[in-house]
Amino acid sequence: MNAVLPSPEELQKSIPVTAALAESVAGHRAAIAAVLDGLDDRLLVIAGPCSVHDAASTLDYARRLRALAAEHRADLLIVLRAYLEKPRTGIGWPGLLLDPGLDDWCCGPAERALRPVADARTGLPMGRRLLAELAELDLPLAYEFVEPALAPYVADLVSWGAIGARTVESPPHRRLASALPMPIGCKNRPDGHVGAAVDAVGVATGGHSVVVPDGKGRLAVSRTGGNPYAHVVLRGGSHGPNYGPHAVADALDRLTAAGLPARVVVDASHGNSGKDHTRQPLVVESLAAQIAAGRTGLAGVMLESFIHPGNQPITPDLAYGISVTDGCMGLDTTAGTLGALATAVRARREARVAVPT
Ligand SMILES: O=C[C@H](O)[C@H](O)COP(=O)(O)O
Ligand SMILES: C=C(OP(=O)(O)O)C(=O)O
Repeated sequence: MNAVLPSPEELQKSIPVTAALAESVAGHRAAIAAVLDGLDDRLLVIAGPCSVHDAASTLDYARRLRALAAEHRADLLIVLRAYLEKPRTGIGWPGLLLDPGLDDWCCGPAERALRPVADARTGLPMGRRLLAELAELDLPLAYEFVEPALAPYVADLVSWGAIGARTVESPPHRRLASALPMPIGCKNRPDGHVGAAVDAVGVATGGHSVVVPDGKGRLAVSRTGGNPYAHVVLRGGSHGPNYGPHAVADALDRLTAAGLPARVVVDASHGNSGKDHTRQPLVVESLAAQIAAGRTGLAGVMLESFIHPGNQPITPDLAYGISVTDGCMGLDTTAGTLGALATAVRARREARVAVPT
């Protein structure tokens, strides 16, 4: 059975972006680009839950993150992870946009049969409304574009985008990155292969013919201008982490050799933490040391963080503020890691000022 979705224009009309909000998103994108270019010496920090599964806890987290962003404004440019789609290794919950009720993953077949099933017809408006509310808090939003056909429904609210480890070799995702109007991070492959991410950045930087739905929902082909702010995200992999000084230098060298800007974001979670949220602060410790030692090109850090630490299986009775996908750091630990990163940025700044010209 098919379920017909509204067109992007219909959804945008029912959940509009005001001129003021569009201006705020454009400002956030430009600010992120300036950090990636090294014109702004702050550190980009993309922090937030692995996945968004309900509006209340996400808004609660966002308000608390906004306070931390204001506290560290001079040193860190903090972006909220607002991931409504999840790429899965195997079968698993695909995220709020496609399954907002978490119905297909909550319980056994008997209980499932009794639950009202919500799907993308509910998830799209729910997700877009939530992104608009989050963006109204004046926080830049990060989003992983998993399903290219859904990008036109949300992209106008996103300030930083990701092409994930599982899709980084997919030509449609690389071409989508070249069409998107915000900086895009391309992650290394799940096995740790960084060359695929460098290739993705190369493709995203160029112009291509991209097939995506137009405003009316019809498939359309458009010519892209290329994304000048595509960059690599090091997320470690099944063969081990890649956040240490040698791995970071190696990635920067590969980018330079490919004729691309030498800048990376490092993800403290996923393959770099072995998906153990208690290890994220150790990764941050190493990154902070590299930054304090003057490492240029290390433009940003990604953290998986939510109100409370850890994660929980999807059941009908979810605990508040705990991830339903990868384990996250709690807010207290997150606050400590942000403080450490801000201190490192100040040390890097002071060392630069002290260098005689
Ligand atoms: O970031 C979240 C997960 O790592 C990603 O969606 C894959 O999760 P899975 O391996 O549990 O499917
Ligand atoms: C799925 C994610 O990461 P990765 O693609 O690195 O596994 C994520 O950041 O949510």
